[in-house]
Amino acid sequence: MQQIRRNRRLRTNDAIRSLVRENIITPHDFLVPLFIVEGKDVKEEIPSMPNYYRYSLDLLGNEVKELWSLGLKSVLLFVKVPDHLKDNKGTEALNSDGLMQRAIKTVKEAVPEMLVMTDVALDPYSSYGHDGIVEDGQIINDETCKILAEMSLSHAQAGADFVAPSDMMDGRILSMRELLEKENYKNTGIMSYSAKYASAFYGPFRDALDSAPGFGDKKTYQMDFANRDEAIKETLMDIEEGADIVMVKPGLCYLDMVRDIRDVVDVPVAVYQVSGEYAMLKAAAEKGWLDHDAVMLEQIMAFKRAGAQIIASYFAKDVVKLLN
Ligand SMILES: NCC(=O)CCC(=O)O
Ligand SMILES: [Mg+2]
Repeated sequence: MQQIRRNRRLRTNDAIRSLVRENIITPHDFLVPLFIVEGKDVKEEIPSMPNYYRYSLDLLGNEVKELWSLGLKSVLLFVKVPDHLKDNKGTEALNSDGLMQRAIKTVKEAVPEMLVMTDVALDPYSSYGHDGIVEDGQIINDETCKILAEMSLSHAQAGADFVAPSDMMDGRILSMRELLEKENYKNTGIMSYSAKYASAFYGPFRDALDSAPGFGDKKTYQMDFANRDEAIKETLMDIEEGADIVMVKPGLCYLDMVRDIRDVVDVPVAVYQVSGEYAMLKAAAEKGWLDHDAVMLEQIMAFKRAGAQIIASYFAKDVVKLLN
């Protein structure tokens, strides 16, 4: 039989490939994680995350202005809390003049239109490095939810647009939503880390914030990476409880979950390309074993192809500079 259909016709040159391309990457896809520390004039590189930095508040404004000028309009804030302020209940998290609360104001002063999302979890504030209150070696769920709700309110009062709980306690979305509604923060959104797996890919992040668990691991609250149906259940429950955006984390090893979830939910789906994913590419590129920029773009496109509408990535700035 004479061959009539030839797929290669649509790949003949760059123009036709561009014309038929199914997905594109734009600056609007990204959520930029930012690490913030106390101090003055601090821009310190995180050893396991080359070319990624912790900033003190006086330098944060400039960084945020640069992001805005590149078309990056959303940031996700994380703070590194000094050891002497850590305790079991994360008391410092509720300090209206705490580092997170000041960071929110700093970003909003520098670029009022910047969308500010904040990490809501106890681990950076916990003397145990866990995402909840510890009692007899256990992570206590319901009492933790109450603190997470108060933390969300505190961030909203400081000016956060969205709060992003990364803890995986049961019922925390409902606790947070109810308190925000009651206190009249009706437009403060919740981006839930709804399918967050217990992953070894978070290692460099824990270096960045000095937040590694002091005992045990996080497997009693974060998900077993063998599970697929459970991620759907977690995500649908969070939407019922009031999540505006849901998330899959980590990214590349969990693209199947991004697609599964995108297919069944009616809210935007975010993915978090985590620190270990960033570190792997940086290390391989440093050794000359991978083409950094080409692999970076291929990975980001994989998130879009899988169905992610929001990509939290340490590569955001690099990608956007490359696109320009
Ligand atoms: N809540 C944030 C994390 O747990 C880790 C992110 C990362 O590894 O980049
Ligand atoms: Mg859950």
